[in-house]
Amino acid sequence: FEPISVGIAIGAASALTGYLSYTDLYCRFAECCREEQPLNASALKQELEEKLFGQHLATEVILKALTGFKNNKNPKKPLTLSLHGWAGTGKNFVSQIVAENLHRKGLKSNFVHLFVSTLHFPHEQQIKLYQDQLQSWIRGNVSACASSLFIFDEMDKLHPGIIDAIKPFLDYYEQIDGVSYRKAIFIFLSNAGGDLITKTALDFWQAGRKREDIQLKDLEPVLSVGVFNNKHSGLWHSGLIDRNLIDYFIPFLPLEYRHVKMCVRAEMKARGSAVDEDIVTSVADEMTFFPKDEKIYSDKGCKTVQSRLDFH
Ligand SMILES: Nc1ncnc2c1ncn2[C@@H]1O[C@H](COP(=O)(O)OP(=O)(O)OP(=O)(O)O)[C@@H](O)[C@H]1O
Repeated sequence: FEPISVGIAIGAASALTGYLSYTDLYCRFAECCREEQPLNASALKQELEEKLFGQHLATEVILKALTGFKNNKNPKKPLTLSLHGWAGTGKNFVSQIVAENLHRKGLKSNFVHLFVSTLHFPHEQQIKLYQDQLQSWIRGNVSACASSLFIFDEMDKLHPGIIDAIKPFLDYYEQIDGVSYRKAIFIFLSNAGGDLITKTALDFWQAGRKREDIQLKDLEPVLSVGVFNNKHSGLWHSGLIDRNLIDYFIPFLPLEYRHVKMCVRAEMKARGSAVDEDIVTSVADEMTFFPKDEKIYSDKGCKTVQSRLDFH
């Protein structure tokens, strides 16, 4: 052994471990962007299965999409998910779960960005300004953290021109002005297509078939065409669909009476109270259901459950 090189090796190793543990320590307190951090797929699966009620398709597709994407060291484009369904069926709720599983601080993370159409892009006359702002915001954030997550809520209220502004970022480019967008994730939420999803669910119900038997192939084609042709989908003729830039259309089924009850129970548990079945039933009974004759699906999904529970 040559004492000098051994010394250098030890010095280098200890400097490296010192550096690593310092980084680990630092990231434990401050938030770090860890691009290569693998997704804990079993934790995500468990969370979705436990917390998301009545959405077997969304659970399956989201898991598949995220694990596939995060396991791919060299994705060719960013992951784009388009979540569709009736109000209060869990689209925002799922986005929050996904955000928490990607970045520890979830929606509060510096690497997770939520845009709400009516809040962030309210004026049609300002589209040019919004386009510029959005482009530079996305560019800046992806430069800072390649695995940034962007969530666009109320896509059906978004002017199609705005989505055009981010189209280049969603495409198969290796880099744009020195920035690679390939590790970013974009989630779009909208009510567009909710009527088509409900119709399919109702057809199954009327045919005496189980809700859980509805498969993606029963819905995905209807949805992509329906959303494409819907002027108010936010994706209308935006080029995202015909250029195949949306990786997954994810349907959220309308929620039934039993799911509303599950939401009430979950909310009671979250508040630390014991589950009282009488209250569960009376909250669920207060909700309104459609269609007029069958009364199967909750008008507002689980949306007003929390506020209704306050009255009991
Ligand atoms: N499928 C579900 N499973 C469990 N909880 C749900 C589900 N759907 C809704 N909830 C509950 O209802 C609340 C409201 O739902 P959420 O905001 O996710 O609806 P949404 O689909 O995004 O509706 P909108 O289209 O009106 O924005 C959630 O915070 C959650 O507590």
